[in-house]
Amino acid sequence: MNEHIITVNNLSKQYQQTQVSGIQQINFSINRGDIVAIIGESGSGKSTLLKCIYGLLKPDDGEIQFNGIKVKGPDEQLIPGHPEMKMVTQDFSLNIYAKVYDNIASMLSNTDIAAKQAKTMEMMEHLHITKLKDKKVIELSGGEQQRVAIAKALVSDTKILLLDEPFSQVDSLLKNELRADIKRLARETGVTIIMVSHDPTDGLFLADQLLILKDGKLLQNDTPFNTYQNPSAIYTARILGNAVVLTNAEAEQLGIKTTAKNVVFYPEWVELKNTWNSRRFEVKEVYYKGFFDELLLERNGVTIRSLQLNSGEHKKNDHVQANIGRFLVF
Ligand SMILES: Nc1ncnc2c1ncn2[C@@H]1O[C@H](COP(=O)(O)OP(=O)(O)OP(=O)(O)O)[C@@H](O)[C@H]1O
Repeated sequence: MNEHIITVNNLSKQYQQTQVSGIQQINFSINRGDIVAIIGESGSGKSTLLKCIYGLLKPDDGEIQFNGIKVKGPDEQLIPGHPEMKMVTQDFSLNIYAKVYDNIASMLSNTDIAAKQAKTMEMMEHLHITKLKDKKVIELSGGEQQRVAIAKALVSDTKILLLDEPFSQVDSLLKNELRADIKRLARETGVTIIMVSHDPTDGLFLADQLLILKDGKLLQNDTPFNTYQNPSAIYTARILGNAVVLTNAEAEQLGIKTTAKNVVFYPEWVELKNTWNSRRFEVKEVYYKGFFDELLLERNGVTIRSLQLNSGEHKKNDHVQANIGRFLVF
């Protein structure tokens, strides 16, 4: 069997005759059982890509293959979508007056009642919602509803789960739990997950593969580690790690000589220490972030940011020696 469960070939979808509307000439493939995160700023084409993969939108050009077979568009079948793909959108599409159990079980046929019960219970256990089984959906929190929606999407032999902003309804503590559970679920069930998130840390934490979209174009397609460490564009470094971006002239003020237009680095690459190449900076501001501080450092009129784990060690107006340990040029 083909190791790629999804292959996207030269996919384009334009809404208007403007260049930055929709998606343009996108190519990538997805390995079976992987978690893929589509990351990009608002309007970059994330939802358009997800809807094309699901068969809700008809591409202008190119195609999507699921296990080597072309995914049909909305004009090629009565009910858009693919029986082995499920999409969980931000509105969850649950029957809020029905019980959790019934919402999930409704996806299965009545031909084998015992199997239906067993499958529904198994899926509730996977999502840690067994104790909610007799509650009505309307009585649940947003995070609990999210879990029910995922269980409902997965219960009927789903091979690909599409998640549109899966953590939009949960606070940061629950988000960490849900993220860990989704990762475990993918490993346990072997389901392939494609998710769209506006928060890049979701992708870094969860994904095996990151797709970076900008203005409808695929800028980078790589593992989270490679994408973060070696971003192919300033845009990627900015959204993934809030990178510092200096002009050539600014970089020169800090002792970095290059012919490149821009010098880019993550704040955690700035080391505060006395070495032969460290330089004196003034601490202009200290932002307390819990277990680390973010420092604004200035030298020769150029401001950079640095993350320091020893919280409270540096104060405003201090002078420190800093070295930009690693930087990228663009
Ligand atoms: N139905 C539509 N009609 C016209 N233009 C659209 C339509 N849907 C999306 N667009 C445009 O296509 C581009 C991509 O939109 P899309 O919703 O795919 O982006 P996104 O990355 O998912 O954004 P967000 O994070 O804000 O949801 C945007 O410029 C958007 O304005």
